[in-house]
This record gives sequence, C-alpha cells and structure tokens, in this order.
Amino acid sequence: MILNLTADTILNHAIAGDDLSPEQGVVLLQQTDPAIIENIRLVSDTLRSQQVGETVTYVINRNINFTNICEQHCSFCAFRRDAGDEGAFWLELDQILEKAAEAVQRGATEICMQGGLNLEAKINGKSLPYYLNLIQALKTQFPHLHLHTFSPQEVQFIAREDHLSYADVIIALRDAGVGSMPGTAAEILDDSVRKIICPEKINTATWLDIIETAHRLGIPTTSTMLSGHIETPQQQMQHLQQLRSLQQKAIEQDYPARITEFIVLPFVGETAPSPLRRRVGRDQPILADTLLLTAVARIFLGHYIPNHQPSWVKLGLDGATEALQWGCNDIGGTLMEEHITTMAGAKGGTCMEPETLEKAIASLRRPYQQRDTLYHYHSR
Ligand SMILES: C[S@@+](CC[C@H](N)C(=O)[O-])C[C@H]1O[C@@H](n2cnc3c(N)ncnc32)[C@H](O)[C@@H]1O
Ligand SMILES: Nc1c(NC[C@H](O)[C@H](O)[C@H](O)CO)[nH]c(=O)[nH]c1=O
Ligand SMILES: N[C@@H](Cc1ccc(O)cc1)C(=O)O
Ligand code: SF4
Repeated sequence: MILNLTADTILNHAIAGDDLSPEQGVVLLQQTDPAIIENIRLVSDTLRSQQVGETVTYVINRNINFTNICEQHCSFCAFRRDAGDEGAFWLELDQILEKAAEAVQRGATEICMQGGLNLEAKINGKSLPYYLNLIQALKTQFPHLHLHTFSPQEVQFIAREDHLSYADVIIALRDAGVGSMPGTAAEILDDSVRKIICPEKINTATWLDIIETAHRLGIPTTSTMLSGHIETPQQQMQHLQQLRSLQQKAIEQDYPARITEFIVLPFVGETAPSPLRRRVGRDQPILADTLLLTAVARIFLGHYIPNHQPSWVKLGLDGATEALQWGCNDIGGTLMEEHITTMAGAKGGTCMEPETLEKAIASLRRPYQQRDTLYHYHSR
C-alpha cells in the first residue's frame, strides 16, 4: 500500500490508474484548499471521461411509493407514518396500475417502486404474495416496463415475516418480473452509525449479503450512500470500500448481475424528525461537501462501478448539473412524482421533463442520451 498521503501524490496515483486505499480517500475528503479541491474535481472528470466518455444519460421513469406506513423509525425519515396518522397512505392496486399507465403513456421505461414496511400488507397472512401480486399485476398489463423495485430492507422484511431465506424472496420476485433492485437502505454501511440513524434496520453485513445474493441470482442493483449527517470521512470511505469489494466479488465470481450505478443521497433535514435534524444543525445539504464526495467516489469506485448519478431532488437541477463536472455521467430519472425526500423538505422538485434534463446536460456542451435502467441506450 502507498503510504505517502499528500493529496497531489494520491491524485497522481489515481490518474495513473491505481486503486486508492480508503485512507487515501480520507485525505482527499479532508482537503480544504480550493486549488487542491479543483485538482480533485479535474481528476474525477478525467477518469469519468476515460471510463464512460462524454455522454450524459437519463432514464424516463416513475416513482411509485405504494405506502408510507412503516414499522420502523429511521431518524432521518420524514416519509414514514403509523397507520391512521395524518398523511398516512396506502395505494390500491388500481391506483398503482393507473399511475403506471400514465407513466407508460409519457414514455417511461421504468417504475421505481419502494415503500414503508407495512405489517398489514399481506395476502392470506403472508407478505410475499402481497408484493408478488403488485409485480404480477404490473407485468401483466405492461410487460415491457422494467420494475426497479424493493430495497434490501424490504427483502429482509418479507423474508422475516414469511420465514423465508433472502434467496427465496429474491427468486420469487425475479420470477414474477422484478428487473433490478434499488440499493437504498445502505445509508452508511457502518454499524456504529446505523445504531444511531436507523437502529431497527438491517445491519451492514445483511445489506451486503442481500445485494450479493441478488447479483448471484441475476438481479442487478444500484448502490447509494446517505451522506452529510453524523458520519465521518473515515466512515464514508469504509462505505465506499464495502461497495467496491462487493462489486469486485461480483466480477471475480462472474455473477450474472452487478451494481449498475452509484448515487450520493445527501441528507435533507428540513422536516426530518427533530433529534437528528438538530444534531446535524442544517436543513439542506451543503453542495460543496456533496460535490467533493461525488468526485472522490468516482476516483475510488470508477474502475468497478462505471455510472455515477447525482440526485436533482436533493441538490436541485443546478446542483445536479454541476455534479456532472465532478465525476457523474448520468442525471437520473424523470421520476414523475417524488415523495420521500420532498417530504423531508427537499427543494429540487418532484418531476422533470426529459427536455429539461436534456437542456441541463446540453448547457455543459455534453451530449445527452436516454437510457434504460440497465444503461442500454434507448431512443424516443
Ligand atoms: C424511504 S426508504 C424506502 C424503502 C425502505 N423503506 C427502506 O428504508 O429501504 C428509501 C431511502 O430514502 C432515503 N431517504 C430517506 N429520508 C431521507 C432524507 N431525509 N434525506 C435524504 N434521503 C433520505 C434513504 O437513503 C432510504 O434508504
Ligand atoms: N427514485 C428516486 C431517485 N432516483 C432513482 C433513479 O431515477 C432511477 O431509479 C435509477 O437511476 C435506476 O437506474 N432519486 C430520488 O431522489 N428519489 C427517488 O425516489
Ligand atoms: N436512486 C435510488 C432510489 C431512491 C433514491 C433516493 C430516494 O429518496 C428514494 C429512492 C435507486 O434508483 O436505486
Ligand atoms: S427509511 Fe424506510 S424503513 Fe426507515 S422509516 Fe423510512 S420508510 Fe421506514
């Protein structure tokens, strides 16, 4: 391992194509000199260009959050409700199919579906049939729609409720038509942080186990990091290290599926539960911190995870466009309706037209291209 930890030396290694150690990543994350930060940006931009070229992609998709009734109480989450609370919702199958029909009519190739962990969501007392019924209904009416659905936390919830293994649940979802899995619920993959921000959630090992099982069973996943709350630069790098090892394993073992993209999700605190909000002491993410982390993630992961996406919901479209110069090559989905972070006070909006995303990309003189969920190009 290289132990000379000055930022310039580290960046020279990165440009030469070497993998950085987490310790070297920490050094980059701790820089405050604008000239050095600009060099980090330049290196991330150069690696992005070498690894995936100039084209910036986007996907036409719709978010469907089928319920926000949730048994857990993550300290960053403004989306969850108890049944009967004001603002609690649970969509009927007909409403979900109607939303999907409208999405298809507007050109969507993907439905991104996630929800709360709702103990009442069962058919004949079982959880898995409820989820399978959602998938089967969507697939029957819209066979070509890609279903990017259910986080590792939701998979564990189903498995626990029905006394099944994770593989059993994933195989059933896959065979019913799930195309890929959102890599949410990752938050920070460090159990000392998880104990504070999401004590009821699956632990780090379980998150990694479920994602690896998905890859082994042919289900691609995304990967995320909830940043900008109580975590340290060391914990951020440990998180990226776990994602890199996971992808290296999928490559070495020649699993039929892998991580398709990495997304930084900066914490929005404005209407998040007050203990964490007060502890973090700010309502909106700090753009500069998110951009530096985005660049370091490209440098650290880019050889293994090619696609990097900012969140326009959380950063605003201008912030997300700026992130395209800090290692990102994708601007995400049109979403059509976003609830999770908007309920936490995000200011970026809940819906983008494809033309709006294209215009933002073109403002940087980069070519744009519609993609599908698995990063195959798509034409409108
Ligand atoms: C709301 S959950 C939905 C799926 C499922 N309940 C779960 O927790 O995996 C999806 C993700 O939204 C993100 N999220 C929730 N609240 C947020 C906030 N205030 N700011 C930024 N991201 C947030 C978290 O990363 C979380 O894993
Ligand atoms: N679904 C939400 C996203 N982004 C998801 C991506 O648009 C898409 O599903 C992915 O690129 C698949 O390849 N961002 C948010 O801030 N909120 C969401 O609910
Ligand atoms: N971007 C995530 C999904 C997601 C992200 C943030 C959210 O708040 C909600 C959902 C994925 O596609 O895997
Ligand atoms: S993040 Fe997910 S599991 Fe946690 S409270 Fe919110 S909806 Fe529930």
